[in-house]
Amino acid sequence: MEDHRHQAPSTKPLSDARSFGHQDICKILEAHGGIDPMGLDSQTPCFEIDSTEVDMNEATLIGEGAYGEVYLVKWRGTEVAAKTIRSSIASNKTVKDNFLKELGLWQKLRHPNIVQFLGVLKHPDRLIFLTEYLRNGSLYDILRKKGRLDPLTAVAYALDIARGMNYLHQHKPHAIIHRDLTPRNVLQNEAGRLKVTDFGLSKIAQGRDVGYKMTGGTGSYRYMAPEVYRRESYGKSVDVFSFALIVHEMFQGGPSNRGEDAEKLADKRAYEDSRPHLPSIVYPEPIKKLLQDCWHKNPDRRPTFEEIIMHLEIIQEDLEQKAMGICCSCAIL
Ligand SMILES: Nc1ncnc2c1ncn2[C@@H]1O[C@H](COP(=O)(O)OP(=O)(O)OP(=O)(O)O)[C@@H](O)[C@H]1O
Repeated sequence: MEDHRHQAPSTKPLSDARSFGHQDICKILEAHGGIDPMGLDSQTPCFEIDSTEVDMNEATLIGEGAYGEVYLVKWRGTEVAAKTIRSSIASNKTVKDNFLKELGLWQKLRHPNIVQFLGVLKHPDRLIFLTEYLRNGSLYDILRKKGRLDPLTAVAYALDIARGMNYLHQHKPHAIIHRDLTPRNVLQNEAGRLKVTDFGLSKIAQGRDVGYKMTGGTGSYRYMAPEVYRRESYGKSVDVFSFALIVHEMFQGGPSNRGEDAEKLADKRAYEDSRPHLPSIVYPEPIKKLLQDCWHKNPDRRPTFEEIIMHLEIIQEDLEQKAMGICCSCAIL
């Protein structure tokens, strides 16, 4: 979940050994007084909720994803989401420990555009965690229902996602990379605000967290940055690439090349620089430019989320002024 790319490796061997899962080396370093500054984060236990506080027999199934089923349950009088993790994932001790480590980090995050983590259910043989419940479902569901969004709504949604992602990327002491930013991992609350969820979990579920050279295979092919597909080392800007494809879908009303096999699509993006079309009739010029920058083949040329927010705020103001201008001239007529 953390961006280790730009750290000086020699200053914190225990942190590095732990993040790469080298348990034996950790033991040796600990025995010789090794200190793990990052471990302060990763070793904080998850807030545990007694399983008697949630009646899973009364749970309503809301969906199913790669890790398991998601239920609507009541906890202390409040509706919350319970995410169950498949036993094939949870029964592997290393995978389970890594999962809990990621959840331990998630529980410390607080931002209006990040789904709030609530705690882990204390269960002897199951791994279930609670998050806030977002009644309106995912951006994927919204786009399927509504189709193309009007530009002002699309820009407001893009700003919500960018602010949540900027919070993750500016996390201290290490940036949090989502790695699987897709419309299914963006949820909407009753007030219409979008929140990002499930960051960092994809690499664990697939058991491919191998450190600096992080591999392809994490995340969804349709939104995957070329460097991830090519299994090169990568950094935060992989999320900027995925973000661009999501924004593209909001203006278009769904994924481009819907019928095409997602892996083939990722292959063409990685090796032929193929990108979705941006017809001027659908995409305002500044949005076109922003998307082209965000899905640039050179990861270093992609803007940061902080820069994206600044651009989007200007675009939003411009669109609002245009909308007001149209309304004013209507009033005069
Ligand atoms: N906190 C939540 N509140 C409301 N609905 C949720 C919540 N979390 C997940 N869901 C719903 O449950 C479904 C399954 O979610 P889950 O995160 O397990 O998988 P996914 O994101 O759809 O797919 P994948 O696991 O492949 O990323 C989603 O379609 C989403 O609509």
